[in-house]
Amino acid sequence: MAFLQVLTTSAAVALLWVVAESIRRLFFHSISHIPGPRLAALTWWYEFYYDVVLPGKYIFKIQDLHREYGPIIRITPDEIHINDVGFLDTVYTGLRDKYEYPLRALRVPGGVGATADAKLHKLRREALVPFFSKRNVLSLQHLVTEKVNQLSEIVANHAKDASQVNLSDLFFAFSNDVVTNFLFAHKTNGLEDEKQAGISRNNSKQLLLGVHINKHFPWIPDFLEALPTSISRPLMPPGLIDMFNLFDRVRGEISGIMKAQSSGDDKKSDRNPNRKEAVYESVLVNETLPPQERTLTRLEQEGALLTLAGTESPALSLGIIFYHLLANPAILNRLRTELETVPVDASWSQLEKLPYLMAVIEEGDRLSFGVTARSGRRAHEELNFTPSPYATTPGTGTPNTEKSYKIPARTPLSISTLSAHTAPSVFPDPFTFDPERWLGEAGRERKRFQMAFTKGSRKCLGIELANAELCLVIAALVRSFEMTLYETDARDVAFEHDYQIAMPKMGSQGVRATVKFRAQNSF
Ligand code: HEM
Repeated sequence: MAFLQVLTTSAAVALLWVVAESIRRLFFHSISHIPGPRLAALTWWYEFYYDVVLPGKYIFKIQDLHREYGPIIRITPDEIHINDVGFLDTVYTGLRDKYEYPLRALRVPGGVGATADAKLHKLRREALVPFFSKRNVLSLQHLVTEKVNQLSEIVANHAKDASQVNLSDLFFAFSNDVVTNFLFAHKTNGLEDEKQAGISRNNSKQLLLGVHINKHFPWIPDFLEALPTSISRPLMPPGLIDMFNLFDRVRGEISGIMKAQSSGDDKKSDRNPNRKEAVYESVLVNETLPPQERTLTRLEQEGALLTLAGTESPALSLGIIFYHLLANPAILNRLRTELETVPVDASWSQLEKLPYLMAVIEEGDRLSFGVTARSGRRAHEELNFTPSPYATTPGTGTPNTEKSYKIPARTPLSISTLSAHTAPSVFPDPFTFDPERWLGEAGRERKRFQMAFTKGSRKCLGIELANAELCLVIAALVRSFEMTLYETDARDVAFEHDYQIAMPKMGSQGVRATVKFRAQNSF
């Protein structure tokens, strides 16, 4: 009887809380004046439905909502989305914290990219900046060319025996090898086994398929990780196990550096026969970083996120670029003509001066949509949004496009890359691969709307490395091989699902091609 009473009272209290909280969210919340669907303002289950059930579709639904409600909308109880590239600088530059809620998806709070607080982020980022400088990438360019040569040899073997090649698998292994060898003293050679490359790419994809669950129900992965390894490992997706293996390798490397530094013996040659400085060498001795920033756990997470960031995005851009080059012979031929103006073994510095090659890369990055998840920012000051001339999706119902809206300080705010890269005022015919749009004065002007690497203080740290990789791979493969798409269509590279990065149609096997040598090949 007493139990029944407790149950009834608890249910009544819970109901009362739900009613009171719903009234608060709808009528008394600091952003209740922002237009949008009532259900999205009321509950995160609205987002959950499009993120998890459909899945990975909320980012597309948001664009539909803009067509209905105008350029500024409330997309969850706490969050605003803006569909106006004229407001990009206001959202992404200046002192901005990241919004903590979506960062849960990645589960690596120690990584610079997953750091919410702007001041802590600045500290962490400054420790890494010298390592990612153009100068350092130039000095380590041989690590990239070594892998480009290996990649070219694998493709040449396919040309010799007239077999198909899965370019997406190879690009994944390539960028994973490059970023690992660039960051750490230990080396990987994922390219040596094509079959394993396919398995690793798929594992990484499985890991990313978990991001929405991690965000909506962080207690599920917390619970899994708290279980004894013998129970949890069989339940985990293989991508997570790959991630743990990476943690182990990174931990071993950091411990070695720590030991050597504390014993005063930091002769790199003893522990690192490659005489290659690891990203941690300078971080560990960086006195501006407090001791808690130099712990094993923090640095392990940093290393894991750097590896993930440096693997998926360049591989994706390369896959997209090769699909469009092979599907558009006129673009391919124009690129080849330009590449013939530089030596066969042109360096990155020579290649990055070629305007058409750079336009092809710029367009591939645009259609990769960079990080597709909403990368929410919180301004420390109140903002005021008035639609700019770039806001081209006026509401169909209420005439709210001319109206200004106050955005309270610390309100999570974003403009997704889908919204920015398909803004008709800047990118007409947005889903067409058209490098031309990046040429000349108009092309230069357009660059301020390129959000593949985002902008402001949180801009990608790996831009130089990514550009070196893309230039060298495209030049090598385009010059040496004639490829024809094999059972690959536009949906194999289209942005169909948002899982932090763009995913194509479910079940896609990636970009596949048959290969022949070109007449003037160097093999
Ligand atoms: C085409 C290739 C790449 C693209 C499109 C890309 C895109 C991005 C984007 C959009 C962000 C911002 C994420 C956010 O605000 O939530 C970012 C951050 C970052 N990227 Fe990349 N990335 C690429 C390659 C790389 C490479 C090769 C590395 C090397 C490790 C790298 C390392 C990083 C790091 C460390 C951050 C965090 C920066 C910070 O928070 O201060 N990226 N990247």
